[in-house]
Amino acid sequence: MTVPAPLVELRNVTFGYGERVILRDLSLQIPRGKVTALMGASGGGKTTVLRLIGGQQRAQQGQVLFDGQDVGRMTQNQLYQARRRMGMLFQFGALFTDMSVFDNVAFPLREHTDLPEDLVRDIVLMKLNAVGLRGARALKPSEISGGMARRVALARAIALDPELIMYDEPFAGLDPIALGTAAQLIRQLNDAMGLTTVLVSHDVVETFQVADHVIILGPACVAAQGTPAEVLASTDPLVEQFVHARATGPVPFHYPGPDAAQDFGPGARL
Ligand SMILES: Nc1ncnc2c1ncn2[C@@H]1O[C@H](COP(=O)(O)OP(=O)(O)OP(=O)(O)O)[C@@H](O)[C@H]1O
Repeated sequence: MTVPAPLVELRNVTFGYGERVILRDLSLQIPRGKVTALMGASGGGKTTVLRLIGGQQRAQQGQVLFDGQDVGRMTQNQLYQARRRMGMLFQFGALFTDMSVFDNVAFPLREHTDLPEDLVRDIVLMKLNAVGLRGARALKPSEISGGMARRVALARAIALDPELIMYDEPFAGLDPIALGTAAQLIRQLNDAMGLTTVLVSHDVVETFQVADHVIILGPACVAAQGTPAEVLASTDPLVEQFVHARATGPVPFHYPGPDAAQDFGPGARL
């Protein structure tokens, strides 16, 4: 049996903001139809990877392939077409506060398609149904809980039936029950809609429960990857520190900067 080509592939990608290299010679694959968790220490470049896939940033070296096409070499028009095939849900997935739940989910459909309103209605209600909020259509974001708002944002992210969906910290700020619900929902939507999912998250327990494949980013490169069980069994010190949430280990506490002696020593200047 042949394995289908990955939907997303990074090949030897190097990327930095200015002089500061964030990703060095990074290669990874996002398999089709699966939930891939992208994890690792804060500031390690996970959001940057999502931005490279979405074409908001371009790699300085290497290739970022989406369905075989190099995102970094796409024209504006090709990028626009590719982005229509991607759903993105960034931290807290801000809803439009002056619009109802219904109108929030309808927004991308009205913005990007010429579908008649009765079809928009059917699609919106289908998506809201998928996240369990068909009954909340008339409410405003201020009238729903944080967990519900996250689910509305999810319904909006899948409104245009993307092939790839990328979540950046979708569980941030949720209580344990809402967190568990959101995690299960991500899994269910992936399977029911035949999606490919990339999930950036720090919540090891929930994420390991729903992911097929886990990639742990180390300093500028992949520290470990495999099934959740394989990654849990890793003896790599950085992976162990991350997976078991230890305060001490190879992950540095300090953002890179001048030596302490330089800042605090005799003759230190601001
Ligand atoms: N627009 C930017 N300009 C300059 N530096 C940036 C920019 N965006 C991110 N960075 C830096 O790049 C590094 C990687 O950031 P990124 O947001 O990709 O990390 P992350 O792994 O997603 O972190 P977190 O888990 O904390 O969200 C960080 O050190 C950050 O300070």
